[in-house]
Order: sequence, then structure tokens, then C-alpha cells
Amino acid sequence: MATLETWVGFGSAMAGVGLLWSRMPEHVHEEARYIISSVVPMVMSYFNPYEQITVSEYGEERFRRNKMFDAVSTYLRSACLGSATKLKAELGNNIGDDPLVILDENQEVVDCLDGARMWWRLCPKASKNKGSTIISMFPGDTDEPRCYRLVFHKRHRQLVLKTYLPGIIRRWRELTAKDRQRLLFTNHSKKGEISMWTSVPYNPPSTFDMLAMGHAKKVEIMDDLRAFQKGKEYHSKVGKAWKRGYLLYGPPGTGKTTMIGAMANFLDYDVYDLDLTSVKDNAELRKLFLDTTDKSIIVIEDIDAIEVELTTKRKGKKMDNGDEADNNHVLVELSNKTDDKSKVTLSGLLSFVDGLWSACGSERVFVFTTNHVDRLDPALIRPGRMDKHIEMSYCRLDAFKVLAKSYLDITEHSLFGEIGRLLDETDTTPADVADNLMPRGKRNGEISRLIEVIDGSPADVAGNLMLRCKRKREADECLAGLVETLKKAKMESATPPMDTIEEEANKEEQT
Ligand SMILES: Nc1ncnc2c1ncn2[C@@H]1O[C@H](COP(=O)(O)OP(=O)(O)OP(=O)(O)O)[C@@H](O)[C@H]1O
Repeated sequence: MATLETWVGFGSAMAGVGLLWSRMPEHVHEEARYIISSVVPMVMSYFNPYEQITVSEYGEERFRRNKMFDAVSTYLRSACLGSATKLKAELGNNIGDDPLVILDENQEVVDCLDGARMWWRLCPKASKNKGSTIISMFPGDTDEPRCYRLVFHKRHRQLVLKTYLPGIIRRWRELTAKDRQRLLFTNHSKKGEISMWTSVPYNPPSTFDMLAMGHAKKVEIMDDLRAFQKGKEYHSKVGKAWKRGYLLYGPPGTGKTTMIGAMANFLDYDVYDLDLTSVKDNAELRKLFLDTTDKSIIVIEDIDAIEVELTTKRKGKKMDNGDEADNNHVLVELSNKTDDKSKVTLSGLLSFVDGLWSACGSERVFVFTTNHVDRLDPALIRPGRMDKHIEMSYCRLDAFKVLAKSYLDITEHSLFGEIGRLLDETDTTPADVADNLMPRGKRNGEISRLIEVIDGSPADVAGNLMLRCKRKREADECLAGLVETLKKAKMESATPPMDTIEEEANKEEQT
């Protein structure tokens, strides 16, 4: 028990220390504070037997999502959910109906390896600067991103770093390869926020088999994609970034979008559909590109529509601040026209296609589509920039046969010859031909029902025969309808439009 004298002695000693502190000069205060602030944590950590590793959702510069975060999420989902009491359910990207069950924030789970215990906790987003106002280039930059915190005993450090964490990454790779669902990403931005990718499951129905185009051209494209996919060594040998650019051009309805789906199926890649109009400037574009994954197709559709902006500026428009616009390089200019920085530029875009930034990431395919190749900036289509220019053209006989096989399940018909001749004489798109080959309305439902019945019971010969007759009638009707449509199109293209006739008549009258 402390006596009164002891307390009095302690009080006077503290008062002495206080007096001494107040008489010390200011710089000694500073040094003392510095020593205390660095020594205390050292002393604490000496006595604390635990260490901690933080796995943040985003990297330091917030440019890239931290894949380790995804690896830990997937691993914990598969290994440690049993011991958790607070979970969250989400609709995942998997094809089945099972929800994606994940750890809730602040929930702790324990994992074991070789007798060592590891504690994991998902920590929510936290504000960096409570109470102070900070201005940031990136909204959300004021927050610390979500993170997983791993705590383990000091003596297990080597086990955690050399065995446990690499094991998590291995397991993540196995699980994601098994449950892989192809994704379609698109970028969008909410008001005042930077553009971000969001994804949906992507199972395009198109394959190269059903793509209506010349056989030789199709085989050439498939060979090119195959060579690209196997080209890791070749690209590193010749010192080129492992990427390839395709420009798909042709009138609307010739299958440019269908070709992208077929490419994604063929390569088994995700697709990033980049909407340049919702990207504020080059910095944002860079972030989006860096956020794409390897083994992906990055698509910019209708690049000619963006080029319209470019063409307008080419006419020598002055900018609001009086400067001449950088005509060759402005691609999209969004709301704030006086702000020179808020633009996506052609050079910014090209730096990812074949410039400095193209070396970041590998196994990427760029696809630009356009309906008007003649309107594109020469810088965009010069040889070497887009590796392959693919013309998607009007439907001719060989392409028509592909459609007839897909839509009507026939490879020969007495009308094929006539249809081939008419297709040569009219410029009809595969989309228009396909539209004519589609069984209409109710018949469509009936046929698929019959197919189901016959698939289920092959013994039902009578039903099978009935279906065949029905389908033959369908094919005859569709093809006869197509011949009529093509003949009409041919007549229309041969007859000049009314206003031209009137103009010519007027001219004749005058002369
Ligand atoms: N070459 C083709 N092979 C098979 N189907 C095609 C082809 N071209 C068009 N189609 C059919 O027409 C529809 C429209 O085609 P698609 O959207 O691919 O054309 P597009 O060239 O991308 O047109 P747009 O320039 O208007 O975007 C497709 O859903 C598909 O059913």
C-alpha cells in the first residue's frame, strides 16, 4: 500500500519534471517529442508478438485494382466462411443461380496452416482526414480503400510470406480458371466522378462458324488470332508489346459487332467496350486502360462518330480561350470547353494502342469499328498501327450459304443460284438477308417446340417427318420471300429517285 508520504514524493517529483520541461528551450521540446514518437512504437512492437499485413483494394496511385485483394476474397470465400457469422450475399458473375457469399466488413475469420494461426479481417473504407477539408483530383481519394488485414505471430513470418500467401494466389488462380465466366465491361461515370468499369456476364451467341463472310477471309482472320494467342515468345523475341489491333469497317449491318462476339468466343477473352464520350481526359483514359485485364478485347465502336468532332475542329475553330485548337489531336471535348485539360486526345488514345503505355499489360486485342473508314484520321489507320484492316462487306453467295445453314439448316436449294445472282446485283447486308431468313412469329415457337419433342424421343418418326416437311416449307417460303425482296431492291436501285427525275425534267424544259 502506498503511504501518504509516497504520493507526496511522487507528486513533487512530477512537479519538478514539469518545471524542468517548461524551462527547456523550444528546440529541445521538438527533439524530445520526436524521440518519444519514434521510440514508443519500437518499444511497443518489441513487446507485441504479432505482425500485420494489409491488402488494400487499390494500389498506391489508385490506378489499378489490387489483384491480391481479389485473390484473398476468393480464397477466404472458399476456405474460411465456415467460421464467420456475418456474411454478405451478392449476385455474382457465375452462370448458376448460387449467390456469391462473401465476408461482411469487420468480420474476423481464422485460418490455420501447419499449426500456425492467421486472423483475417475485412476493414471498411476509412476517411483519411477526419474533420479537415481536402481537395482532390480523384473523388474518393479522401478515403482509405477497403482492405484485408492479416495478423499472425512473428515467428510465422517466413511461413506466411513463403508458403501461405503464395498458396492463396495459387488457389485463386485455380478457382478463377474453373469458375471463369466471360465478362463484358463498359465504362460509365456518375456526375463529378471518374469513369469506372462495370461488368455483366457475356456469352455472345456468335461464332466464326455462323459469321457470314467469304470462307478464305474468315480462315485468314482465325489464323491471325490463333498466331497472336500463341505469340508470347515471338513478341518478346522481337521486342514488341503482345497486343494486336483490328480495324473493322463496312456499312451498318455487315456484322462488325457480330465479329467481335465471335472473336471473344474464339479467344475466350473478356471484352471492354470503351465509351470515349464518358471519359473526361487522358488521365482518366489511362486509368481505364490500366484497369483492364490481360487476355481481353478492348473495343471502341463507331470511331468515325467520334471523328466527327475531330472534323469540326479541323475547320479551324478557335477555342474559348482564344487559342487555336490542337486540331490534329482533339478527339472528344466534353462540357468544360475552357479547361484545356478536360479532353481525350488522339495521341492519348494512340499511346495505348502502340505507344509507351501499350507495353503495360499483355495479350490485348484492340478493335475499332467504323462505318466510314474514309473519314478516319490517317494517324489512326496508318500501316502498323492497326495491324489488320478487315472489310465487312455486303452479302454475296458464299456468305449467304452460311446464313442459310444457320437459319434454315440447309446447304442446297434450287433457289440458291438465283439468289446468288441477285445478291451480286444488289448491295444487301447480311443483316437484311438474315432478317428474311427468320421464321416469323408463332411459327418460330412451334418449330422450337417440335425440335424439343423430337430431340427428347427420337423414336417418334411420324413427328420427325412432319417437322421436316414443315421446315422444308419454311425454307421454301423464306427463300421465295428473299428472292422477292432482292428483286424489289434491284428495281429500286435501277430506278432513279423521284427528285432526280424531276430535276432532270426541269433541266430539259429549260434547255
Ligand atoms: N456477317 C454476318 N454474319 C452473320 N450475321 C450477321 C452478319 N452481319 C449481320 N448479321 C446479323 O445482323 C445483325 C446486326 O449485325 P451487326 O450489329 O453485327 O452489324 P454491324 O456491322 O455491327 O452494324 P452497325 O454498324 O450498325 O453497328 C446481327 O445480330 C446478326 O444477326
